[in-house]
Amino acid sequence: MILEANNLTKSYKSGKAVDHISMQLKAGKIYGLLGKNGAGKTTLFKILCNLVTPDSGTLKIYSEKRKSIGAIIENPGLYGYLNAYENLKIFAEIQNAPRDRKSLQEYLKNVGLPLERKDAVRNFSMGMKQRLAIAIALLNDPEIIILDEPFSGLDPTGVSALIQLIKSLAVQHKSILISSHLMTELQNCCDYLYVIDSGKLVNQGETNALFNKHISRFTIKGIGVGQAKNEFPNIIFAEDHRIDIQCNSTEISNVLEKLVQKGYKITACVPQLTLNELLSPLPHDV
Ligand SMILES: Nc1ncnc2c1ncn2[C@@H]1O[C@H](COP(=O)(O)OP(=O)(O)OP(=O)(O)O)[C@@H](O)[C@H]1O
Repeated sequence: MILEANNLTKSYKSGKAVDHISMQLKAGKIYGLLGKNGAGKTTLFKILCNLVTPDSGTLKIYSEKRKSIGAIIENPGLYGYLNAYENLKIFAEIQNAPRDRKSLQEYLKNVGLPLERKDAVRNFSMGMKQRLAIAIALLNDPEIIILDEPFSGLDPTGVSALIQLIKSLAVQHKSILISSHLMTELQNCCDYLYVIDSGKLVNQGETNALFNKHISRFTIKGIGVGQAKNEFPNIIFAEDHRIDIQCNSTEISNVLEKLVQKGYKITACVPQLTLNELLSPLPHDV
């Protein structure tokens, strides 16, 4: 274990922003913190980075390093009129990190920024700015990387490129914690999810297991499959080539088998899950 937080709590005049949150992070794993706007994600990250003092609770980081956490919180704060190399150099000076040309170029290469881009970062795409911010977070080689809403403003190509980069950091044994309100992005990226609502952890678990446990609806597409609506009592929506059916992850293969037996050609089966469902623990979890 590299980080252990126990019962962290922080209140503002408006109420409890972080309410008895506990979490454990391990090396080489990617963790997601999923929650709506205002759920308390940034406040928790600020506590983990020692930028905000909690009212109560404990935080232990098992690291010998001078800088154990590299973080991007709220926005990267880059110097728009400087190029990527110059930005990295300034932050390396501030953080007293190695700033010889070779080391800095290595950081840029590690995050996939082309060394030949010499123009000011204000011209960079959102995805390139995120990469540069991650290079800055990686200065001094911290064991933990914290990224606050790294997917916001990225298009689907940018999102999948960033996910690849984050996964490559986990292969380098970093422990990575990412906040987002976007379920699909976290599902594609994270080994483990913490779900937060009004400052409280309301759900957590291995990503796939957590999603599977909460899925109770599927959209099935196939030629003429809408005609099956009278054959399954749990179909909640039907049109020509689509049905929505209420069932869980263990029942769906049975449903698909029956549809195929009846001669329907199934072209897609997509689980449907909303953040609200993850925010409500299942009755037997309470
Ligand atoms: N410095 C502060 N002073 C007063 N209230 C604050 C402060 N920082 C955060 N809060 C409040 O704490 C709650 C949690 O805010 P926080 O920014 O941590 O949520 P968040 O999940 O990161 O939201 P978002 O996704 O919108 O960034 C909100 O009600 C917010 O208004």
